Amino acid sequence: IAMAKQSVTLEVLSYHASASLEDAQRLRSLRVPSSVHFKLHDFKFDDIYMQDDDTLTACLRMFLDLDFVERFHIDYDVLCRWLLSVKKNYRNVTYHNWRHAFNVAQMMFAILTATQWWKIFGEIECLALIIACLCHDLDHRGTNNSFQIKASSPLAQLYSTSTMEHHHFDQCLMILSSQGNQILSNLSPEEYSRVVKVLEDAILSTDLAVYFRKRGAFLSLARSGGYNWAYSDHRDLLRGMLMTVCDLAAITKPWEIEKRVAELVSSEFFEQGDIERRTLNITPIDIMNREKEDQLPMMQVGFINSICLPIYEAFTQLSDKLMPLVDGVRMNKQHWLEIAESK
Ligand SMILES: CCCOc1ccc(S(=O)(=O)N2CCN(C)CC2)cc1-c1nc(CC)cc(=O)[nH]1
Ligand SMILES: [Zn+2]
Repeated sequence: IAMAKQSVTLEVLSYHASASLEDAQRLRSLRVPSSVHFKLHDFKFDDIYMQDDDTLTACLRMFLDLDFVERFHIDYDVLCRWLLSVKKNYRNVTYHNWRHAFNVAQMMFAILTATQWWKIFGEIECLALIIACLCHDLDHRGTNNSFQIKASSPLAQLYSTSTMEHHHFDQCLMILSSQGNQILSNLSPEEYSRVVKVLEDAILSTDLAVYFRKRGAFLSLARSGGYNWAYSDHRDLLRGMLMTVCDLAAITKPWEIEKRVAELVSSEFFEQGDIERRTLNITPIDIMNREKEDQLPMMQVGFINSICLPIYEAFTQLSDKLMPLVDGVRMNKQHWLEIAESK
């Protein structure tokens, strides 16, 4: 068994694709427009009209505006290659693809700057948060944790809890330590291990099971106002919740964006349901069952009430600059209710 596990580990972990030198040199030669041009500070940001190159130069803009390139002496060619490698290690799945990761990173950038929370976290933790957003769903197969267990996939043999999130973190580390992609090579050993620790916590925090486990403590802290961001355990909680806020942020966007994204999420869920029927011969849960498609609007209302509103409301108590986010969630709830009632 040990040998089998060893080979599974190597086979699963060793695979990652590094971007080519040519692609990196082409990206390096492109002009990098301003954050105002890209609207990177906008909570209503929409990537739909962007080409892939634009998403990459927008990431370069975020690294430049957060002063990461200067502060951490990141080699610009290496940064270009790393971004291309991260994008290359997202699969062409319906929802959990590069565009999702890019949107999560843009929301993180917009929140950190609008609230000035980059001052709370400091440069190391901000660098880790942006890298975590770009890497948090690396190599996603369009199937969730429970599917890995049900299918006893190689990943489930490696990680029994937060299966996908452990894999995303491993892929992230794999790319960060690959030849020509080592954007953290000029950090001190202490800084490097700090970034990796924050990266692991941030990526694992995107498992909704972790969010549910930690949310109580965070909500009472936010409601009581008893937080002190100088305490590392308070900041750890805030970073984890911030990852969820950015991961689910499509729910805060103007209706046309939310409607489009919900369509992608449900398509990916239904694709998993189809695989479960076909290969595992089981009836998928309602959210993944095409036959229950008409329940989708009310499922979204349940998602908003039980998962989204509590955290976006709590964040508004921490910074009134985030009011547009909770307003967006409430608007979308209204839209989903109207659709549910019209059926
Ligand atoms: C849009 C298709 C239906 O989408 C949903 C249906 C039900 C629920 S749920 O809150 O009841 N719940 C979540 C926890 N699961 C373990 C059990 C089911 C959530 C979504 C949903 N999730 C995301 C995050 C990927 C985004 C999004 O827009 N909608
Ligand atoms: Zn995600």
